[in-house]
Amino acid sequence: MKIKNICCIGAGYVGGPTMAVIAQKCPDIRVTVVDINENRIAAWNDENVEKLPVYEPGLSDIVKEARERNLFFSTDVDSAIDKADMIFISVNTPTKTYGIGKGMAADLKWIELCARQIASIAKDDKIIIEKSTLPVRTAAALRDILDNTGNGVKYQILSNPEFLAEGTAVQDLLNPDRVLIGGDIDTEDGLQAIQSLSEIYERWVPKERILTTNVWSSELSKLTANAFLAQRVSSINAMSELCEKTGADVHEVAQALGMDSRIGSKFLQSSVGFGGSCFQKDILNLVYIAKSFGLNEVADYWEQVIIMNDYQKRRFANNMIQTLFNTVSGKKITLLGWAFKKDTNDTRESAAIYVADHLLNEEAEIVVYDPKVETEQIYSDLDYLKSRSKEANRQSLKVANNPYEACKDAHAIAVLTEWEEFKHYDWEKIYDNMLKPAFVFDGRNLLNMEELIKIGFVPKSVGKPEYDAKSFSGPAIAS
Ligand SMILES: NC(=O)C1=CN([C@@H]2O[C@H](COP(=O)(O)OP(=O)(O)OC[C@H]3O[C@@H](n4cnc5c(N)ncnc54)[C@H](O)[C@@H]3O)[C@@H](O)[C@H]2O)C=CC1
Ligand SMILES: O=C(O)[C@H]1O[C@H](OP(=O)(O)OP(=O)(O)OC[C@H]2O[C@@H](n3ccc(=O)[nH]c3=O)[C@H](O)[C@@H]2O)[C@H](O)[C@@H](O)[C@@H]1O
Repeated sequence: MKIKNICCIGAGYVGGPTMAVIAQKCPDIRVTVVDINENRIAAWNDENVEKLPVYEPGLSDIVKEARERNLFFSTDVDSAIDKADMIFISVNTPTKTYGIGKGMAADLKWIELCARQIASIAKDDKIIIEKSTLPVRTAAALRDILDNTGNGVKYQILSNPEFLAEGTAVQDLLNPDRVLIGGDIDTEDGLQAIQSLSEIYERWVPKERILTTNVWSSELSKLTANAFLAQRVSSINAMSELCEKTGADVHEVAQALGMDSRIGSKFLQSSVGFGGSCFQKDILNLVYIAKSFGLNEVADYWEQVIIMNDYQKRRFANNMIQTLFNTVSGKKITLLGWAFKKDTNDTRESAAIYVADHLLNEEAEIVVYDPKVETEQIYSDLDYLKSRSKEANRQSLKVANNPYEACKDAHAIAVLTEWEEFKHYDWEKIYDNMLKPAFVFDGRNLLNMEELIKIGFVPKSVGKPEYDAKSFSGPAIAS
């Protein structure tokens, strides 16, 4: 079936960029991205493309090219569903915050709402595509809802998980390692639906990178990929603490590991801990699914990735407190970076939120500077934790719009996001205006330690020896 009209429900970090790229590559297909969030849609339609709700390098140019040509953003969900022959569901699937599975299972209420809305509106056959990350076997629930309307409309349900990473979304979409399409490979209609979707990607993705599987493999592969990626970060972070104790340097260890082609060099950057909207939620979801099948050992194995990550964030904050002579009460501490990684304005589950919360519990006076994150977002992230009143958060944490102002008179600076610009600051100037000893805690191993030491800073980074490794001093082998 030749697709002419696509609707995507959900204009977020995935729906927006993914559809912008499809629209750019397929000018003959009309792509309408719909959302119930009016502000978000208004921002996608803003004349000034700098105001798009999602910041991603390269995205504004693509939106500029395709918007109003064959890419549309709208709040009219019903009409877009009605006209589409292919519907992507790209709504949020966060961890449940209530009821059975609270704190672990994925909350599928938005997915179900989409399915019910499609069922009530559709008058002709449609291909429904799961773009959101979903628990394995969700397609069965979607089918149940869609097939029981009695109006004779036929649906094909495909799973087409998205593997883009924020900050590199456009590059990832233009040049994906693979595109995964799960469908009903045992029926002619199923194969045709897979073919229709595959033809869209084939406009710019080499065919050999388009992988077709059954629906369940596709759904589970997405959760598994995120679990494996997060596991690598937790693994190297676990080693970072051992490095600090033994004189090994985690950067050198990662390099040595990465040169083994079986291990590979990516995702071995130790840090203050991983963040982002998906790693934690998807692993918790995996743990929940495993437990629901009674697979407790499988569940425990994956849960450890989260336990390690929580520990790493706590450990980083505690190390700051200890180094600052065991108290940060009343001390100005500057946090450089609030986003969960560079080149995005997304702060969901960012390590910075937890480090800040920990330091605020110890009565620190915090100043945050992030080049892309809005002030209100920072406060709303903190308020969400409910650790203290909104007023207290605003009193003890200030947001600066100039990094030098942010660092002035600080007892310590913590680098929590690896923004490129942090490397190029005038660190001498920052040093001159700080209290001494001038501590820098580099949670991303971003800055040039030797230079900082030369200036006079006392820098601390993750996974670097606590004492002079070359001197062979320090602890003996544990026996
Ligand atoms: N953020 C990322 O980098 C990636 C996310 N994913 C997955 O993609 C899905 C979406 O993630 P994001 O785009 O980050 O979420 P998001 O929260 O940025 O966007 C979801 C959008 O869906 C809208 N929405 C919810 N219910 C709706 C309904 N019934 N009708 C119309 N609009 C509705 C919300 O208003 C929101 O704007 C999630 O399942 C996530 O796990 C997958 C790969 C990467
Ligand atoms: O499902 C999703 O949402 C996406 O989740 C991740 O993408 P994302 O969270 O956007 O960003 P990553 O680059 O994976 O980084 C996640 C976190 O891990 C941290 N990280 C990453 C790599 C590393 O070596 N060390 C490290 O601490 C990052 O700083 C960040 O906080 C996956 O990389 C994507 O493939 C997936 O589509």
